[in-house]
Order: sequence, then C-alpha cells, then structure tokens
Amino acid sequence: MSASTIEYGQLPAILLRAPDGAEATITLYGAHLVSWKPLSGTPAPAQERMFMSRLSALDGRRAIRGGVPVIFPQFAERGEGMRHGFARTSTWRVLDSGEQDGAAFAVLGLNQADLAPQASSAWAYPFELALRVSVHGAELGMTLEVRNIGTHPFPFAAALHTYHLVDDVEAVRIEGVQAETLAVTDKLDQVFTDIAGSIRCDNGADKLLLRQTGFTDAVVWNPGPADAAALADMEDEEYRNFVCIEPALLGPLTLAPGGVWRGEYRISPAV
Ligand SMILES: O=P(O)(O)OC[C@H]1O[C@@H](O)[C@H](O)[C@@H](O)[C@@H]1O
Repeated sequence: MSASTIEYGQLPAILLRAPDGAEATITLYGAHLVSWKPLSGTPAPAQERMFMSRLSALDGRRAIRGGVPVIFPQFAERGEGMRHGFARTSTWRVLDSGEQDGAAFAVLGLNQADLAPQASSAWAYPFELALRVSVHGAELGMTLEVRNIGTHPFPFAAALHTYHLVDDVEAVRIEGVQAETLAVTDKLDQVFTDIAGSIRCDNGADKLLLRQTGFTDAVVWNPGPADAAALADMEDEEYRNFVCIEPALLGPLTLAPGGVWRGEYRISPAV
C-alpha cells in the first residue's frame, strides 16, 4: 500500500511508502509533513531528515514545531491575521493518494468551510488550497496550489517552513540565497528575495539540493540559544539540530477571482 492511515502523536496522519521504500508522514492537522525518510543509495535503513522538537504539541491544539509547516495566508507577523496564518493549525482533508511513476503521493485540501469560526471570520475570502506531497528514492516533492474561488481578489503569502535535521547547525553552509556562502553562527532570521536558481545546503554530513518555483523568496531561520530557550515547545539545546530554509512567496501576491497560484518545491541530494 503506498498510502495508509496512522496516528502520529494524537493526530491522524498519512504514511506514504514508495515501492522503493522511501517514506513520508503527513498529519491532517496542518497538512504538516512530520517525517521524511529518503533512500540514501546504500543498503542502510532510510534515515529521518526532518527535525521534530521533542516538546512539540501533537494534539491539534497548537502548531507543530518541526517538519514542514504550511504557511498561508500570512507570513509571520506581516499582516493583521494569525501569526504564520491559519493553514498550519487547520485540519485538512485527504483529496487523493496513490502511486505514480514509482512515487507514493497524497493530496490534501483545505477550504473556507474547513476553518474554525475564528479563522474564517478573520479571513473572509473563499479559497481552496491543495498540497501534493510525493516521495520516491532520495527525493521529496511538495506542490502548494492556491485558488481564488470567490468574487473578490485576495492578497496572500505562502511558505513551506522546512526544518532540516542537522547534526550541528554551526557546520551548515548554504549557497544560492546570496552571493556569498551563508553560515549560521548564532540566531539568524533573514529573508532573501528573488531566488534565481537552486539552493544548496551542506550540513557537514551531506549536501541537499533545494529547488523551488513559484516561491520567489527564501527565509533562513534558526533561533539561536537565547530565543530557543524562550520557546516553550523546544528544548534549550535543540536549536543546534535544525536549520529552517523556507521556500516562500512573501509578496503579498494578489490573486484575482478564478486565479490559481502554484508553488513547487523539491529536495534531493546535491551531487
Ligand atoms: O514560532 P513560529 O510562529 O513557528 O515562528 C518561527 C519563525 O518562523 C520564521 O519563518 C520567521 O522568520 C521567524 O521570525 C519566526 O520566529
């Protein structure tokens, strides 16, 4: 079976398993990818590649800390709505799942009717989101689609807030977000606009290639020791074990009635 229903913490989730053994887990809460185990090309068992905080809520009461939160329709506090939007704290529906070209995939959807009253009254635009996740071999694919199904234009921002698992954040080197190589030596929270090509993340042990289209920007975030200590859902030392490199559309972009925006994102080994 390429897609089966499991529990992740207290949350219903879909486990994707490609015919070659690559796996990913997505909770319905947030359409949140909480685990990705790609194949490494060696006979060794597939290793986890996503960071997940040991203190993360996994009960649907608070956003999950780790994996890939879906950010929509607002990035961080750039707007008057919920911080990072309502998509990560809403419960999505499974629209489709199966196997295609050797990959296991699932498509999750969210629309106005799925929102809690507080979120839908604060953002009164009819919309449809679809997130397609696929795994195959060493590659993860994620496509976020935003549709305006109402009669008024709406502005939005979006991001796939990826928490890459690393042994030591100080060993991380990122290329492709600015002219020079970027190192994460302390707290870092930086926006890079107009990302032209692919991004490379060297975490000391191996290198990842991050490709994005539609998402024009990238955000790199690590809280560093002081901010991590202030986060209730992260252990003090856990900031060492991840770097967030987030394909983002910070815009905001205005989507006309009937309009569709699509952001694609792929993670694979860099050669
Ligand atoms: O704690 P949250 O809401 O998940 O946000 C985490 C971080 O997310 C990043 O994307 C932002 O750039 C940071 O400013 C923010 O602190």
